[in-house]
Amino acid sequence: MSLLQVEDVVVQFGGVTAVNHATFEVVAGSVTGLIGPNGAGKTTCFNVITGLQRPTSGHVRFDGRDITRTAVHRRARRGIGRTFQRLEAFGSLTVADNVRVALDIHEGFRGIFRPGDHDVDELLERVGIAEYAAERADSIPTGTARLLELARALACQPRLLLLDEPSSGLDEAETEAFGALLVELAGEGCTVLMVEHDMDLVMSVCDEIHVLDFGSVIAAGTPAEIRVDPKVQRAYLGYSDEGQGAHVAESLDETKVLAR
Ligand SMILES: Nc1ncnc2c1ncn2[C@@H]1O[C@H](COP(=O)(O)OP(=O)(O)OP(=O)(O)O)[C@@H](O)[C@H]1O
Repeated sequence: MSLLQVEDVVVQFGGVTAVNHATFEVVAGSVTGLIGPNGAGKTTCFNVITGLQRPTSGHVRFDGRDITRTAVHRRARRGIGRTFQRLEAFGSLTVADNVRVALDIHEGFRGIFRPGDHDVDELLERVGIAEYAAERADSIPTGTARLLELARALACQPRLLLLDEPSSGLDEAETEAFGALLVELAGEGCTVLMVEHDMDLVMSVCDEIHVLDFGSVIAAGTPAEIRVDPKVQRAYLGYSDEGQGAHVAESLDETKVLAR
């Protein structure tokens, strides 16, 4: 069953068409990837889904309801959570306090009756950063800060979690643990839509992948299908900046698609 539907969405910034009649859906309980070269329109799509960006035309449906004109905070209340490419934690608070604030905002009045810090500790354990609980958020490594963002997003118990480049700054072992956590979360009913440049991660954890290029969806399918799709290879190879395209195309080719 489809939890999210993006229908024929167009976003124009003056003369720039950032999203060009994009249509895709995210199946409930899946880990879905949204990939594409730099500037393809991925973050703009996230902004349309969360309500930060009003589309020029098109619709967004969440759980069967049209939310195209629903305010950002109402979408969050309905269960859409997100992390940002740029880190958003409160630098002067501790890691634990950052999660506590997210829980307090989510729980509102009910939070007063929260028994101790059990839920804060649990979230930190879950994302693997419990040892940093007492550290200031501006003193932790970037990868750890990304996991903190994830813990803060999870504090709101999202049904759909949008992650924008969540693995940047994580080392290999952390990325592997992170991938396993995403699969676990999806299995528990927290559907994941992820923008990610690490193709090994995308190919190993995603059930389905949508590929954007110049704002349009150029391919959709399983990792095995996307990996060998010539349109996808061309899109990445056509990207000239610092050889990133060639590198990604190479890793698309080399990536082993793990059995799920
Ligand atoms: N607020 C804005 N005003 C004008 N142009 C914008 C704005 N936001 C994005 N764009 C342009 O829209 C296009 C899509 O940008 P977007 O950030 O959505 O791409 P992306 O796929 O997320 O890129 P990246 O992988 O580099 O983060 C780009 O050409 C970008 O320069």
